[in-house]
Amino acid sequence: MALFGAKKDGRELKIYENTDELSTDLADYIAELSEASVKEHGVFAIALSGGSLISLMGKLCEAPYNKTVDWAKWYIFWADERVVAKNHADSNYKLAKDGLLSKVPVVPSHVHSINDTVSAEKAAEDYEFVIRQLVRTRVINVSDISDCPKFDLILLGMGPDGHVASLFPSHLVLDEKEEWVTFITDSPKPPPERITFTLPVINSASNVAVVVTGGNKADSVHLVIDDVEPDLPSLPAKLVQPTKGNLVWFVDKTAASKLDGTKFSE
Ligand SMILES: O=C1O[C@H](COP(=O)(O)O)[C@@H](O)[C@H](O)[C@H]1O
Repeated sequence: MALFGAKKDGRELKIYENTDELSTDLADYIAELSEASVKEHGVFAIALSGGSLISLMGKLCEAPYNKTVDWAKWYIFWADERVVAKNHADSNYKLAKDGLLSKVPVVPSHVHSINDTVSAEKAAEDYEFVIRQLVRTRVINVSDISDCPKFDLILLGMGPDGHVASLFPSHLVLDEKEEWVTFITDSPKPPPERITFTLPVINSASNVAVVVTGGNKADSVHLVIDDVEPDLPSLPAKLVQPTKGNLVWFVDKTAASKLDGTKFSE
């Protein structure tokens, strides 16, 4: 259970005593969204990130979720991926496969990983093509506002520098308005070549969750959630503002240690 929870202006903040409690609530949240999406349109289109998120999702591999979640209805994507081989230690696909997907009965053909045998530019282009096909065949809904895909859930982590997916501070791709998936070759965090969902896609999702743990992220959590101005360079996580969808921040006590919380009080 959360130590603190508050909702304001379409955003929800949940703060947990420790990562164990956060993980339990995160598993409940994902399982509930999965059930609701399957009921509503027959599938659950979920985009994962890499990093600490996957181990925080670990409870989904355990009872009761391993049995109660309708895994066959999951269509799995990545909000960002490093352009490395799928068996490379830096691959977000490998992280999710080892930590989650190999432990639950997902359908292999529903797992949409990137083409890692081409350049970052081509990998982004190919990935957007795959997503367009699934929008056309109505596996993924489409936003009536932006014409972007409307994922049922996009799960993001946040780096200490405020990056989300592979959208880093001061990068031009933050301004991308047309592409759904773009690429970078100069990631400040290795490896340098990555593909990433753009902000219009992230902000078109029905649900976005940002999952953040650890004291090294406390400054960025404060700048983003307390909406400190000026915040230079502007932190990508602050630009995560779903147009119609819900935004939930799952934060542990150490990452929340510098929050003043004024933006969530009346
Ligand atoms: O490089 C990346 O970093 C972020 C944050 O990772 P974390 O380990 O600090 O949680 C991650 O969300 C992103 O997917 C990944 O490519």
